[in-house]
Amino acid sequence: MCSLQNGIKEESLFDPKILYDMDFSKSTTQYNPAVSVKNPGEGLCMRPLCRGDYDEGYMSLLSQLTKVGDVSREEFEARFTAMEACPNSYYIVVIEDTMTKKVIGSGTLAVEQKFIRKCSSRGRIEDIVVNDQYRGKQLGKLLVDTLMILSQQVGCYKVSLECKDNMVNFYSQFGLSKEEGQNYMCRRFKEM
Ligand SMILES: CC(=O)SCCNC(=O)CCNC(=O)[C@H](O)C(C)(C)COP(=O)(O)OP(=O)(O)OC[C@H]1O[C@@H](n2cnc3c(N)ncnc32)[C@H](O)[C@@H]1OP(=O)(O)O
Repeated sequence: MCSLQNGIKEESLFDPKILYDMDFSKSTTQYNPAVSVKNPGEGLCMRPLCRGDYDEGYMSLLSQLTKVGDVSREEFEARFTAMEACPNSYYIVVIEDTMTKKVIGSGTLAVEQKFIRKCSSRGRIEDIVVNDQYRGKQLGKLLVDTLMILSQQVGCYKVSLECKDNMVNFYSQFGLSKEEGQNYMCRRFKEM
């Protein structure tokens, strides 16, 4: 059973009902065998990030995505609290191995509130990662698919992400595409 449902980890970053009440029938992604938010696969569960996930391998999972640095528990908790204080802004969805209780997959939907387009919101999908021992089981697909549906459900008028060229095909299956004439520009202030 999911440790969140077990009542072990009470504090989740956002209300789990948002995830579990989501209309997954909106998914247009092909799965074989079928998986879903409520059934991501044998021995796995999908849930919001919890405060206790610092101890459940969350940071080492993120280190399979990029440089994480030495983040103390206090720093993790302070960042978690800061995100919690911005309701409807951070949806970090994780996949837990219910046997080991370790977090083995994660993806983020960050929602930016705007004045333009009649005070609309836009979504950004970030930090998609699946533990290398669990890849190829449709979990990456399920994470992105879930965040795409969630972004629509929480009212985003559009959703975007940044990725390497070799990932463009992977993301195009979710209806994402490079728009003609648009550029992504970036300036880095420090090497982290
Ligand atoms: C917006 C962002 O976060 S971009 C950063 C993406 N994350 C990373 O690069 C971190 C390291 N990589 C990973 O964690 C994983 O490889 C993920 C998240 C990209 C994919 O996770 P998985 O659970 O293995 O994916 P899943 O099983 O759902 O799908 C596998 C499909 O993705 C494709 N794929 C996986 N990784 C890559 C890659 N690096 N480049 C191109 N295609 C890829 C596979 O070819 C496969 O395609 P198929 O379905 O046609 O056979």
